[in-house]
Parts: sequence; C-alpha cells; structure tokens
Amino acid sequence: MVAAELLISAGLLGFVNHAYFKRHEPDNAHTTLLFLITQPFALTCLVSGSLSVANVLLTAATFIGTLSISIVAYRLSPWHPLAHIPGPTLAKVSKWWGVKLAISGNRARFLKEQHDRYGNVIRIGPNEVSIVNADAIRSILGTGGLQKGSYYEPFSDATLPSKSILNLKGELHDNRRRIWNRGMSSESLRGYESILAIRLRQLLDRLDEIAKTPQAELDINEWISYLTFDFMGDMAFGGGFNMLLDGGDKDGMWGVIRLGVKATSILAHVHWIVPTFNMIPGLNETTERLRRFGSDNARRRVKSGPKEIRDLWYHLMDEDGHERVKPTLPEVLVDGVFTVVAGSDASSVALSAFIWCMLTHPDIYARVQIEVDSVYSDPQTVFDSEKHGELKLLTACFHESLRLYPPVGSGGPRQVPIGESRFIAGQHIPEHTQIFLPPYAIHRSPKHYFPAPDEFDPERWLRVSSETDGDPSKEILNHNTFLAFSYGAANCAAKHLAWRELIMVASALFRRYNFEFAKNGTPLQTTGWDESLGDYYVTEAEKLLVHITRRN
Ligand code: HEM
Repeated sequence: MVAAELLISAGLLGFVNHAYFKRHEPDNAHTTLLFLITQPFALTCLVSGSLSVANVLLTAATFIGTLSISIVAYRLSPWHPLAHIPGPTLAKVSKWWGVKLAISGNRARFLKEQHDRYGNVIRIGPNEVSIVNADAIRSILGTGGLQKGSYYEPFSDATLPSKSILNLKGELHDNRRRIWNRGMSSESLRGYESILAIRLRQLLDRLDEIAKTPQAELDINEWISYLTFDFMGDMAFGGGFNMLLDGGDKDGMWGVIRLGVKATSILAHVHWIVPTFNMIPGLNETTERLRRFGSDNARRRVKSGPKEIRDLWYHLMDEDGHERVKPTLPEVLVDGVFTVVAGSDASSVALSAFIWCMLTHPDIYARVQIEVDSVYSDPQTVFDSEKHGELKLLTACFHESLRLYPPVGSGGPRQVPIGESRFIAGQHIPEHTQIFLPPYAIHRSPKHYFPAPDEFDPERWLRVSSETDGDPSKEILNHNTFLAFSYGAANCAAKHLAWRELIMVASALFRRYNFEFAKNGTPLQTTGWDESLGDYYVTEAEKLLVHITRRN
C-alpha cells in the first residue's frame, strides 16, 4: 500500500518538476542537483514516515524516471513549440547531443549535412534551430534583429566586474562598439600595419633560417599562429608576447588560451554547468591562468606608458578623451584578452586555409604568385597596403578560402526574447529559441553560391553575374550571404584590420618563398587537412607541413 502511494506521488512529483523546469531554466548544476536529490528523501519521509533504503530507492527511481520520460515525451511531442521543425531525433531530446557534437569538432560539417537532408530550417536542440537562408541573415543579425543569449554566457568570466564586447547587449554593446570602431579607423589601421610589419619581418627572418636547410620542413600553421599571437599581444597589451623569437609557446599560455576557448565552446551548449565547474578545484585552473594572464598584461601595459605607435589598448582606454564616461580598466582588460583569443586563431587559420587552397590548386597558386610579383616588383615594398587593391586574384582567393573554411564555422546564436516570437525563413520561431546561422553551411548552399559550391573557384568572385533571373543554370554569388566576419552591429569589429593582415602576410610569404607540401607530409596533410579542421567556435587546425625555398 505504502509502495503504491510512493509510486504515485513520486510520479506526480516528476511531472511537477518538469513543469517547473520548463518555466525556470537552471542557472547552475549544483543547486539543481541538490534540489533533485533532496526531493525523493523528503517525499519518502512524508509518505512512509521513515527513510528505509528500499523506499528511498523506489521513490528516487520513479521520480527521476517520470521526470526524464516526461521531458523526452514533451520534446518529441506535437505540442512542443518547435515540433513543426525537422531535425535529428536525438538533437530534439537533449542538449547533451549538442555537447557530444561540439566535442567531436565536427559541428560545422554535421550541420551542413543535416541541412542537406532536412532543409533550410532545422531543429538542432530542444530549443535551438539552425537556419540557412539569405533573408534570415538580415532579420536576425541586422537592425531590429535579435540579441545574443545564454550560449555566450560562459564566454565571460563571472568573477570579473565587466564582460567583453562579445557578451554585451543593447546599449552597453553600442557604447563599447563605438570605442572599438574608433580604434579601427583608417588612421588607427595605418599604425597597426606598422606594428604588424615589425612582427612579419621577424617571421621572415625565422623562416629564412629554416629555408637554409635543404628539404627542411615546417608546420606553417604553427609559425603563422606565432605571428598572429604576437601581433595581437602588441595590439592589445603593447607587446610582451614573443612566440616568434622564442620559436614556441615557452610559458604555455598559448596552449591555455586554446584550451580555454575549446572548453568554453563545448560548455556553452550547457551554459548552466559552468558555475559548477568553476567551483571544482583543479578544473578551473585554465580560467585562473587566463585571469592572471589578463591582469599581468594589463598591469604591464599600464606601467609601460604611452607607445610610439598607438596600439588598440590606447584606443580602448579612450586615452584621447572622446567618451563622456571613460572605460574602466577591467573593461579594457577583458577586451584585451578577447582580442588575443579571437584575433590570433581566426587570422592564423584563415591564412593556413588559404595556403592549403593554394597548394591543392597549383595552377591558381602560380597565377597568384605572378600577381604578387608584378604588384610588388620591389620586394621591399611588400608591406605597403596601398597596393592591396591591385591584388585582385589574391583577394578573390581569400574570399573563396574564407567561404569554404570560415574560421567561425557554425557561429554563435541569437536568441528570441521571452514573451516574443518571430517569423523567420517561413517558419514560426517561438520565444527563447536560440537561432544559429552557420556560415559553413550558408557558404556552401547552391542557393547562395552556384555552380560547384563545394569547390575552390576564386574566379567566381571576379566574374560579374550575381543574378539568376530565375534561370537556375546561371551563376549565383550572393555577397549578402558571405558571413566569415558575421553581419550587422555585432559583426567582426576588426574586419578591415583582418583583411589587411591576411593580404599583407600572404603577399610577403609568396613574394619571398616557394611553398610545396612537405615530402614527408602524411596523406592527411596533403589531401585531407581541410577535413581535419575542428570547429570549436574558432576553428582549430592540424599541422600543415610544408617545404619552403627562398625566391630571388
Ligand atoms: C580572419 C580573421 C577574423 C575572422 C574570420 C573573424 C570573424 C569574426 C566573427 C565571425 C565574429 C562574430 C562572432 C559572433 O557573433 O559570435 C567576430 C567578432 C569579433 N571579432 Fe573578429 N575575426 C577575425 C579577426 C579578428 C581580429 C584580428 C580581431 C581583433 C583585433 C577581432 C575582433 C573581434 C571582435 C572585438 C568581435 C566582437 C564584435 C562585437 O561583438 O561587436 N577579430 N569576428
């Protein structure tokens, strides 16, 4: 009799809990776990008057079983607000499916496959959708679109008094972005170019040494990463990073930053677990080191005083005094760390993917080299960005490699606010839904790039047509769907700097060296490197082993 009463009340409690969690998303794992564990004990005591092990186990099993079945049944039921949107069944059931996919690093490619299978709007989580549609880009990322939501929360350190620009919303974002935009004016960019040129000369010196040894091979992805990391250190904190001179990650900070981004990109799918993770000694070591990295660098930058060439720090601190309310040190510190994290890997993987495309398309590589040679007939002028406009084919090659391998492959989502709903890409999207616009899949859709959307064809950017006039056999190139730097008010704040960096580095490398695949490169490096790119918010690349020889 007691057992029956326990079964019924534990079952009911499971349903009540589901109703509660549907309205109140957990904000951490520890209190939620405590809340779930105490209930079977309390219920057993209340119903049976004692705490016998058998009764507690029976209550707990029934409670958890009913709660789980209720959640799964609801998420798969026709009553779920996203029931009309197709997608993989396991994705609809649990966020943990998203975590597993994120761990695999295969997210961008997998989303494309699912779009090919299910269509333009697919459900990729209990309350998440992914959309591949040109009009949706403006309505989500453009004016009056949606804001960032819970996915981005783990990208901020909750113990710090300020969030980085990546996590700010509304007016707070507009204010910070105004300062960033000033820091990216044409005048500021010219200063950054001279900072980059100094680092680029260091890279060329190091590569010259390597090129002296016949048949020597190098991981070009790694050397480019040293360059972009040091450059971002110069920009954000006025120097102090010396990966090029050290020939590696001497203090291990580069590894820590990469691990931090990777872990965050995975945990962002279950953002409520992060506060719990941060409480576990040992597990928060990476966050601790990142915190120290930020504060040490900020302290060093403040102490070092004004720089001969104005760095990004100068602008972010508003040392010119344009702002009514000056940015605080913690605000600039978090943006400095974000600059190093976001700016270095995105640029290095973009450059590596470009070199990969050149090596796998020798005919185009030869033409690019001729173009670079003719624009920079005097090798000493290769740092002059005034000539970038003349590098038409090289620029088209970057557009194409960024199209095929966008460094932020599946992007970060925007969220429909509570109490609102949207009609996007022909579908009703209910409140609280997170919407992804995955650049990798959008860039490879034949509706946006045609013919051969999966092929490297830089000429498509040089041919004129962008209209089909309803004739599907005609070429399509929809510039509005090029999302490598995102779109709208929160697009890449350093897009113009990044373009100059990519073109300057590529010109300098191609003007000075001949590149070939390393003879000892594994088949992965010579034929499948692109498939090994891991999507961890920013793309992670495997070794790209090449052999270089100095040109005259
Ligand atoms: C090829 C290189 C780069 C690519 C492809 C790239 C791409 C992107 C993308 C896709 C976003 C949007 C992220 C999101 O919505 O979740 C973004 C944001 C951002 N990027 Fe870049 N990025 C590059 C280089 C850089 C560099 C070098 C810097 C710093 C100097 C930088 C600073 C930023 C900032 C501050 C934001 C946040 C803007 C905001 O929220 O208003 N990026 N970038």
